[in-house]
Amino acid sequence: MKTTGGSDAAKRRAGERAAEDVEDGFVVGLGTGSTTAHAIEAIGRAVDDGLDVRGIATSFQSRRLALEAGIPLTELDAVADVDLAIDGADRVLEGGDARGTLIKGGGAAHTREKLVGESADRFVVVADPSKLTDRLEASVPVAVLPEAHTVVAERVDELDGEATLREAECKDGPVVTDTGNLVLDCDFGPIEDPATLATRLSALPGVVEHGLFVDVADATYVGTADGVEVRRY
Ligand SMILES: O=C[C@H](O)[C@H](O)[C@H](O)COP(=O)(O)O
Repeated sequence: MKTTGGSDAAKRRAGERAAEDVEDGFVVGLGTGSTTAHAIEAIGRAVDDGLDVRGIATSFQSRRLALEAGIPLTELDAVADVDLAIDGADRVLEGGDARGTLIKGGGAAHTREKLVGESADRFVVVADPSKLTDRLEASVPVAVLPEAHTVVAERVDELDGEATLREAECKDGPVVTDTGNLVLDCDFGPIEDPATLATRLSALPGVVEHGLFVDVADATYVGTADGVEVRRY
């Protein structure tokens, strides 16, 4: 699993709190990453105790964790509704009108994560305090068609950003996502207007999905040293 900063105990508290929101009969979007992994494990324990749920994996990783945890899986195109999606984030914006705006995709899973999160009746973010920020300054992961990476990088430059093709750590060449795309990590400096940037990135030819999530989250559960703080939007 990709390692990220933050306390694992705090991630566990957030993940386990989100798992408590899963009700009998729910279809649940299972996000990706080290924080959501705790939610998946907790849902698996509830399934062992008789909870009837079906999960929708957002990545190979979450599919594998769900199978290990004994969570029955389905697919997005096989269900009428997704009741709840639980997912982590690399940055969670706090304050102002843009509360709950996220940057995701540190694990290159944001394409399916956004699809499942946007499809859900409720989208709960699980995070440790290291993810919270009152100013978005992190790079935005942008998944692109492989043949489009140079064209998109030029367009990102025209948007005053700097795109870097994400390189794999354990293979020669770039990261290839679960959906067969490459990832450009795009540095725009401080992002003052996430909604406008999100719209501009979505409009670029060759872009499959970007990791700016604007107005998607309904709540963030922040694991702390001794509990969970809940932000609702
Ligand atoms: O692509 C990966 C996802 O967007 C993750 O949800 C995000 O990177 C957070 O992961 P973690 O909980 O491991 O920090």
